[in-house]
This record gives sequence, C-alpha cells and structure tokens, in this order.
Amino acid sequence: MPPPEFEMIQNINIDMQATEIAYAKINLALHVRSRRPDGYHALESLFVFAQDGDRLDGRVTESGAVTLHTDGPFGTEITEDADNLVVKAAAALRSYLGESRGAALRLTKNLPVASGIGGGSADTAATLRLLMRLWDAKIERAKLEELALTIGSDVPACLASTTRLVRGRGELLEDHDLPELAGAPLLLVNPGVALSTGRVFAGWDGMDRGALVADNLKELCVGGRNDLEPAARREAPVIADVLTRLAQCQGQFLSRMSGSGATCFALFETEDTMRAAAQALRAEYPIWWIMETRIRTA
Ligand SMILES: C[C@](O)(CO)[C@H](O)COP(=O)(O)OP(=O)(O)OC[C@H]1O[C@@H](n2ccc(N)nc2=O)[C@H](O)[C@@H]1O
Ligand SMILES: Nc1ncnc2c1ncn2[C@@H]1O[C@H](COP(=O)(O)OP(=O)(O)OP(=O)(O)O)[C@@H](O)[C@H]1O
Repeated sequence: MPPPEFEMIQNINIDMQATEIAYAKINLALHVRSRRPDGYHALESLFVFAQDGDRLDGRVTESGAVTLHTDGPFGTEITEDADNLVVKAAAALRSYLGESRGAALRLTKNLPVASGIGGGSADTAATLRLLMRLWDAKIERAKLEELALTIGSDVPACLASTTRLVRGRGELLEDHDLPELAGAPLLLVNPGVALSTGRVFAGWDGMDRGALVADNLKELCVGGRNDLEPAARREAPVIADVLTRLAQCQGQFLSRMSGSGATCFALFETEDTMRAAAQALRAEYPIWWIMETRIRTA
C-alpha cells in the first residue's frame, strides 16, 4: 500500500491532465430537405464516427487563461487564438460555468481543415468533454447539447460521437443501430481542397429529393444520397475523380462524399481490401490525403 500522501498526489495528477480524441465525423447520407427562414437548412443525416481523429491534451492552470498550442500535420493551417474553435468552446464553457481556473491545451491536428469530416466540430466537442473532466463540471446532457449548438451545427452530435440519425439543423439526435456498420473498415480521401460549408449550402439547388430511410444497410446504400455533392463538385470538380476512383475499389460496399466535402469515404468488407485500395490510391495520387480507419463502436 502506498503512503496516503502518495495516493493523494497520484489522484491530483490524474485529475489535472487529460486527453480526448476528436473523432472524425462522416455523413453516410445527407439529405437536405429545405432552406429555413433563419438561413440554415433542415437536414436528415446518418452520422457515424471514425475511431481516429485529432488529439486534444490539456491540464488545468490557476492563471484563469486558456492557452492553445497546435501541432500535427495540419497544425499550421489553424490559428492558436480566439478564432480557433477550441478556444471558442473553452471560453463558452468557462463563462457558462463561471469557472475561475484556466487550462493549457495542445491540439494535434491530424484531420484536414474545412473538409466535410467535422474536424472543427469534433475539436469543439472534445474541448467541452476535456474541460468538463479537468474542471470537474457536471452539466445536464440537454444543456450541454444546447451550449454545443451555439458553436456549430455538428457539435451536439460530436459530443458522444456515436452513430446517430440527425435532423433539424443538427440538434435533433436519435440513436440508430445498424450492426453491420460497427467496426467496418473505412477509408477517408481528401483531394487537398478546402471548402466553405456556408458556400456549399448556398449552392444547393433548393430541390427536396425525399426523406432518408436508413432502417437497414441496403436502404442506406441504394436510397441514400449526399444532396450537397453537386454544389461541392461545382466548387471542386476533383471530387468527381475521387468518387469515381473509390467506386472502382474492390471490396467497397458504400462510397460517397461526406458533409459539405471535399472528403469522400468508402466502407469496405475487409481490412485487407481497404489496405489494398489505400495503397493503390497513394501510389496514383500522392497529394491526396488518405486515412485508413474503422467506424467507431462506442
Ligand atoms: C454539412 C454538415 O457538416 C453535415 O453534418 C453540417 O450541416 C455543417 O455543420 P457545421 O460545420 O457545424 O456548420 P455551422 O458552423 O453551424 O454553419 C456553417 C454554415 O453552414 C450553413 N449551414 C449549416 C448547417 C445547416 N444545417 N444548414 C446550413 O445552411 C450555414 O450557412 C452556416 O452559416
Ligand atoms: N480547431 C479547428 N479545426 C478546424 N478548423 C477550425 C478550427 N478552429 C477554427 N477552424 C475554422 O473552422 C472552419 C471549418 O472547419 P471544419 O474543419 O469544422 O470544417 P469541416 O470539416 O468542413 O466541417 P463539416 O463537416 O462540419 O462541414 C475552417 O474555416 C477553419 O479555419
């Protein structure tokens, strides 16, 4: 048995430092149903999350300030100041809680920025989870989702990062179980073009093409769509090449664009076929960003 002082120091260390993964978000289907009077769009989307993403490390500071350092492959593409969604989320939570302490945060940016896989939204949600742990805060789930929505439409779903049917602007969340998807090998491919979500939504043609039915995998594959794809392709025609190439990969059973693009995904029957596809694409398109991962099982 360690002496009591030692136990106490150990507990303090555990409480004061923490890590969260900001899991990449993928829209397996994204149906845009209408343009709302508030400027947002009413959506129906099946969200899944990859088991990988950005990484957020942090520790409590007594100074009262929140500081951010970024690193990783895309760390130089975002700021470390109040424009960073991590800093915005920390400020919003701190003010909501009336918290006097601060935090020193480090974000390892592994996901491309403005790429349709919710990097910024996942970072925001990871910040809220991490700081709630560090500051030992308890907030009712509905309240936390409300706070999350003030920062971005995708953030409420990113809080738990589990498979969900998402409606409204992004705030109406419903658990959705498709057992075939759990742990499925998942390839993410971005051709290196950043797209503005607002601009892509503005390019939607206003045509409601019908509800999303995702009661089983077949319906999702055959009847599911990404209604933002035509608008995203107009901004970045290379998306068509990514989709064509993914559809040709042996062993894939669903490939589509995610969110507002330009990242596209493919789901594979086996890890071996996913690896082979990744290898071939890397050889053919060395500038494309390619991530081999799996669908996260909570
Ligand atoms: C495309 C998706 O990623 C699909 O999951 C989301 O709908 C976008 O979520 P997000 O990046 O968190 O978006 P926000 O930061 O809330 O909004 C950025 C801009 O996208 C547009 N936007 C966003 C969400 C929504 N339901 N309708 C919209 O029209 C708005 O012009 C808004 O100003
Ligand atoms: N921590 C952050 N990570 C990523 N982007 C950030 C961050 N902080 C601020 N931003 C800004 O937010 C914008 C959107 O980034 P984000 O990565 O969420 O888009 P996205 O991946 O296209 O998301 P979505 O799937 O919701 O469309 C970018 O213009 C970026 O400069």
